[in-house]
Amino acid sequence: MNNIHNLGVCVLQVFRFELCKGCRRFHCGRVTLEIEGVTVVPDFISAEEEDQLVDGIDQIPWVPSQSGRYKQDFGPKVNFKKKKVRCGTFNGLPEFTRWLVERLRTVNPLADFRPVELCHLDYSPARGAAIDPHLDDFWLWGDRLVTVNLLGDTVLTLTPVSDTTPALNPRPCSSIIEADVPMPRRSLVIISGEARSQWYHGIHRANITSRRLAMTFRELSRVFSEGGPEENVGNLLLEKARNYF
Ligand SMILES: O=C(O)CCC(=O)C(=O)O
Ligand SMILES: [Fe+2]
Repeated sequence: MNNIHNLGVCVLQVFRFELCKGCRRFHCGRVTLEIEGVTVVPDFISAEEEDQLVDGIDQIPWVPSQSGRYKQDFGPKVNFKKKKVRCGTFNGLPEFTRWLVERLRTVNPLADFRPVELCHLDYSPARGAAIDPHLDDFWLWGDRLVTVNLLGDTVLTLTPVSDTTPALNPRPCSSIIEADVPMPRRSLVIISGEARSQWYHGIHRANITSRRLAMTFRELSRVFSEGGPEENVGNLLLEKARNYF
């Protein structure tokens, strides 16, 4: 079994599960999968609002990131390995996102959502942009990962963490099960709970067919919230995030 993987060739068939809008479960043929914690809100913003956001975003310089992506980051500087957070340069979120943050709280599961980071990612097919399957950090970031999708449709692919025992699956990107979450242009997608902790998420290169921008908002974990050991740092971040520049 190990030798097969050493060849670097994927010999496993992928069973692709599609999210059903009606029952909100994932289907592959007659097999059904339930993944708690996936919310898709289509048409969360209008075409005019999307134009406005893209104009604002494109006035800010982009920084090259991994896998052909470009990035803009508004939040603390974090070293996740060393568990160090620096709040010094964090100056709040861009003014043109103020109304969007307020609108997020009108969605039922986000009534108490207080983002302390906003990350913009730019994906373009010309650069072969993608994002490998990964888990977002749990130490600093809280349960809800909230993304507003701009300019292009794409698909967020979930692969199970439990399916990655070395013998069966040495790398998350060769999972035999993939669950596809549609991310339509102008939609809001929330990943939390089981989907956040038990499933890697990523975007295949093949699912970037035109320029796409993602605005991802993150909240504080319990460690940085009231009663947690890093509450003071958390409070400072919340205060800074209340500012718009
Ligand atoms: O582009 C996306 O929607 C996903 C981004 C993501 O997973 C991340 O920034 O951690
Ligand atoms: Fe992520």
